[in-house]
Amino acid sequence: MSAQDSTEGIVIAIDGPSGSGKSSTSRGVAKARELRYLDTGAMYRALTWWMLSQGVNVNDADAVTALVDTPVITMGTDPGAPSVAVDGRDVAAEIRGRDVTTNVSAVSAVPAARERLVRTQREIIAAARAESAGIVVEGRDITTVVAPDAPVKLFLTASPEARAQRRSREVRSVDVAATQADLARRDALDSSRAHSPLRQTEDATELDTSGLTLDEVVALVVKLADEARGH
Ligand SMILES: Nc1ncnc2c1ncn2[C@@H]1O[C@H](COP(=O)(O)OP(=O)(O)O)[C@@H](O)[C@H]1O
Ligand SMILES: Nc1ccn([C@H]2C[C@H](O)[C@@H](COP(=O)(O)OP(=O)(O)O)O2)c(=O)n1
Repeated sequence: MSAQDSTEGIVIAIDGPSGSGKSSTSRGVAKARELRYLDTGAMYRALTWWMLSQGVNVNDADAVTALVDTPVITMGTDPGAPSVAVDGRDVAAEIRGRDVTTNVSAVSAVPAARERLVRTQREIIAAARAESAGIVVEGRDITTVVAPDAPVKLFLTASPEARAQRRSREVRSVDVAATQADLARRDALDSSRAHSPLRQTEDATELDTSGLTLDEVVALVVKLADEARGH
């Protein structure tokens, strides 16, 4: 069945760099329209957390590849209470730590890691479409690789300053310049890798969220979703 088959739930695909508003927008839209929600970045973070917990050198692609299928990663897709577990352990807090944030781009650059997680993401999407009104999926390669046929495709952006301000507020850091440098480093790695880099395509609607409130962005995306569903 095609992505637009009316008997199946809708897919809303959202990509963009860190701090552009993907997670909060996606959750807001999913809550507003009773859709499921999938944070694919949390999956790359969970895999990275597990690799680090096993002492794997994440800069060694062969070492990562050898173990990529070992951990069981389970995602909860309720937008009101999304969850992520590795081998049954809730790792929601651990995956936001500095160690994981520093190393996640290295793991995400390993083709076998991407193949494994994209497969799981497509299974989650298929289940959500069969069982619910649909799903909002956010990450770096959702509009290009994971769900290129999605009827709603968005690329969120925001100025580097706005993104750094938002992230700093979140982690209660006063060092906005350091946060901005960290985001720039991860942007560069995520956009320059050979496999499925963060890439803006013409068929995705660009939404610059710098001067918009979260509620305004959610309302815009809900409108696009309603139009796509013919409501
Ligand atoms: N349009 C917006 N205006 C102001 N703050 C926002 C906006 N969108 C998101 N935020 C805030 O910015 C931070 C980062 O947003 P998040 O959704 O986690 O971005 P991403 O998933 O792209 O990294 C969060 O604290 C969120 O509440
Ligand atoms: N679909 C995806 C999602 C995330 N990634 C990688 C690239 C990102 O730096 C990390 C973490 O993603 P995440 O969305 O949690 O990052 P931020 O919350 O925006 O800081 O994972 C990816 O390669 N592909």
